[in-house]
Amino acid sequence: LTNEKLEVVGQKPLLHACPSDSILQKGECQDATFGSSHDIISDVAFRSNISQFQQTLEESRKKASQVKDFPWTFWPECFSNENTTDPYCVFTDQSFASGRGIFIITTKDLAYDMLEHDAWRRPETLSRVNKYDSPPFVTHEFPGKGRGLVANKTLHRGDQIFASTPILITDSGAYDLSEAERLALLYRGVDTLPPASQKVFWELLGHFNDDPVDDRINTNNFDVSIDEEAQAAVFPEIAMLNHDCRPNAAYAFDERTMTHYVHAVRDIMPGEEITITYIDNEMERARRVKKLKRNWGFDCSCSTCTAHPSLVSESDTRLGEIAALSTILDDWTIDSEATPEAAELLISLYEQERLHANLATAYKHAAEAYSSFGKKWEAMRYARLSAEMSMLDKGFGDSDVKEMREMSLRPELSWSWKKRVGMGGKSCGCGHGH
Ligand SMILES: C[S@@+](CC[C@H](N)C(=O)[O-])C[C@H]1O[C@@H](n2cnc3c(N)ncnc32)[C@H](O)[C@@H]1O
Repeated sequence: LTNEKLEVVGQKPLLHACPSDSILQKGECQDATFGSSHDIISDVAFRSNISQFQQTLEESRKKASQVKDFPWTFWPECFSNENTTDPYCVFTDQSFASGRGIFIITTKDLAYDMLEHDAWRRPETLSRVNKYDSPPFVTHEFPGKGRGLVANKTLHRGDQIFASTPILITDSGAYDLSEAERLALLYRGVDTLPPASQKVFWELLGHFNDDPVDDRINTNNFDVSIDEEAQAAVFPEIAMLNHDCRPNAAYAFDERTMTHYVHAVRDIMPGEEITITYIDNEMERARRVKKLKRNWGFDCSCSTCTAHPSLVSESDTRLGEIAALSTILDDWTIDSEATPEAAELLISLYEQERLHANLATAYKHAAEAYSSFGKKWEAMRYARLSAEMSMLDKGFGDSDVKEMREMSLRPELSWSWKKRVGMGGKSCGCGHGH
């Protein structure tokens, strides 16, 4: 690791900031005095050209510590050019999540918005995350897959496997910077993490053989939405999970606490590999295989990808039926063919496909279909099932969870209640007059 790290530093693009009391304008460092801590970032010189890296980490740590209530451990490094509306900077908070630390590459506004989340405002909300003393898994080397995680005890549906905060978050907008500038921010970010988090970062796998930092991030990041902006986040421990097209675990990000959760979506026996899906696993086999090869560089060896062609064809047909039934159940026009029976078939198809997490959506369709024909108890049953699975697969704060919880209590108050009763004579024969 140490050698690799040294090599990496050797390749680091040399970028620079002016000394901490000056800014770079038209290629020259000029004197600058900065105002309040909050305004600093927009005032800092946003360098559009690249030269020697003068501002050492220690200088930048010192400067940050001299500003009252400055929320970051280091003075942020920033770049902008004609393509960027706002400068992109690297913001590091070494004390985040009880010293696990984090760096964020984004604009000043988005970085300061993140500080308003509970993860920073109410650090006690993180008291039960990042606990890896006695995890329910062990690391195992799989031929052809690299490392993976294997359950060391029985996990039941809904059991938590991970609750983890990211060590880095990067904004896709930073791609508007030049490659060298963007990489400079990334290297700066890694260099400013606490040593333990730097270590887990460098232990991550990279498979593209391009820049070592970029490669690790591209191989291991999860797309998350923070304040309605798409961001890529790295959770190094969760990144050990391999892909399966029919996974036994699902993940969801809670932006309030900046915590990524992984839960079992079916019972998992000791000795079984714990897997998640990297892609939309409702795509047919050929598209799954292509996407996995293109994005992660491996040949899909899942059972549904390597099965006999007759079985693959059967599976692809079921996936086609799932898509067609979903369209029917989403149709709320007078001509809709949606019935509770159609929703029951959808559930059965997901079960046959072993797409456990995706049942969240099928249960929702069923809850709405029963509700639309005035079938209260069935609507409540499926709303409950959908709320549970949506929490595991979409997150605790997802709108589907709220909607399904409400329907499970009072289906009569839901927007779909008796919507299809008497509609065009196409009902299931179960809703008229109730
Ligand atoms: C996020 S990492 C997963 C952990 C990784 N196996 C390791 O050793 O660190 C993603 C990489 O793992 C490998 N991988 C994940 N799932 C796989 C699978 N089902 N078959 C083969 N390789 C897989 C690929 O190299 C992929 O780029």
